Amino acid sequence: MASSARVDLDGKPVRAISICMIGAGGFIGSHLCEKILSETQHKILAVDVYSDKIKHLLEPDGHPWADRIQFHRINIKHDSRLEGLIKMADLTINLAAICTPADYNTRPLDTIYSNFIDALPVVKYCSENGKRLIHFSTCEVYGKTVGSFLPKDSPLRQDPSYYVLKEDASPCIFGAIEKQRWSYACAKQLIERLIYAEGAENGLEFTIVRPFNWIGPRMDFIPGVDGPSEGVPRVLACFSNNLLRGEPLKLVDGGQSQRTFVYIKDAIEAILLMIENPARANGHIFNVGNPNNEVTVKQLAEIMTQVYSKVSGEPSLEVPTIDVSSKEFYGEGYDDSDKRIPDMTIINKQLGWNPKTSLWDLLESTLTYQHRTYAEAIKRAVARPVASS
Ligand SMILES: NC(=O)c1ccc[n+]([C@@H]2O[C@H](COP(=O)([O-])OP(=O)(O)OC[C@H]3O[C@@H](n4cnc5c(N)ncnc54)[C@H](O)[C@@H]3O)[C@@H](O)[C@H]2O)c1
Ligand SMILES: O=c1ccn([C@@H]2O[C@H](COP(=O)(O)OP(=O)(O)O[C@H]3OC[C@](O)(CO)[C@H]3O)[C@@H](O)[C@H]2O)c(=O)[nH]1
Repeated sequence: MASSARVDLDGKPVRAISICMIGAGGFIGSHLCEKILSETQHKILAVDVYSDKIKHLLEPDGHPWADRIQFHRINIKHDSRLEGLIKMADLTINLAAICTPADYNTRPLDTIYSNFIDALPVVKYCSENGKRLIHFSTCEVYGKTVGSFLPKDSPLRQDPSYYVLKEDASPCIFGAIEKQRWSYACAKQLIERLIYAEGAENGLEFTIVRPFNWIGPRMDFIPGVDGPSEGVPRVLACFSNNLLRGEPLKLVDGGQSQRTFVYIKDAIEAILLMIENPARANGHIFNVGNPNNEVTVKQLAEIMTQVYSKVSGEPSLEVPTIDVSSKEFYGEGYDDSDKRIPDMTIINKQLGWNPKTSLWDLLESTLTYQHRTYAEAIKRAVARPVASS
């Protein structure tokens, strides 16, 4: 239930504000809208080209928050209404982006335009109108770890200073230009630099968020059910799709890359702290992840297979995974981050935030959702006779 007497981390009352949330209809946006509407009195001007993931929040009646969210179907590439919405709000949160790796090397122009060019007016309008901005960047700005360039048997690879990623110290290490995978990371890095410079030269009040593989319900789509059959979503949805269809999970280049996964509901708590504690969040770049949930992609596939069997009651496949080359899976120009462990010093010091949910628990609640939401639809799709030509 929304509380009218919220206090910030310094014990001061939090004033209800108006938030222009761009990309509100996506995975993170949908969870952020739910949290803000159910636990605070803030108002949301929700901007997106899609609203399916927030339609349960937009029904005119039946919710105590009905008058606190307004949906604006706007493509920020070309819509003059954007500046007016930013001017009306106290805070803008920009989530809009192309952010699925399958696009980075196959649609590099769209990727660069979406992550850099389309974000420029948002930064400009915030700066010119004296409005606060929380901008979503990515852990991909770190690229590869320093340690990945050491010989495989070097003992230095075990030294955290060669792989733990620190906002104010780690370099950004990308591959060659022909490795177009890095188009996204590079565009995100440049918009971070621009926002930082607007802060330094023009006094823009900003916070930059670097999410480390947030996962949970409503992430991406299941190909052939609520997204294109040939589409390639991020790994959670790829593996969920394989499990739902009873197919082996595809391990790109053997699944040796490592990731740390954080539960979306934990991560959203961090964003609410940023929203309600501007004095502690402004001018900072924050890693938001769970360093305790590190696995290789192969281990992720094994755990998801076990968890799915538990929540669906279906036995696991005898051969649960198959290897596939990155060229076959993603096409020319793919490359990968080897390891992503967030340093948590800054977010801990400024906001006292820590993630809580273990990988097993977050996969159990997420795969329960996937099974409940998609299993029947997939059964129907598989049973449907193929139309004869
Ligand atoms: N989910 C993660 O773990 C993760 C990790 C790193 C970075 N991020 C960043 O967080 C942000 C949100 O990610 P997400 O996982 O929710 O992705 P998402 O694709 O689910 O959400 C992005 C939303 O932006 C909207 N959008 C894109 N271009 C738009 C435009 N021109 N006009 C209006 N709306 C537009 C999309 O329709 C979508 O609803 C992105 O900036 C992404 O780069 C997310
Ligand atoms: O079927 C599959 C799909 C993927 N992989 C491998 O899994 C690793 C993680 O892939 P994914 O979650 O799709 O994306 P990344 O972690 O590489 O990149 C994201 O990180 C944050 C963000 O910025 C936004 O979410 C995005 O760029 C990877 O190694 C794939 O190769 C697989 O083996 N099988």
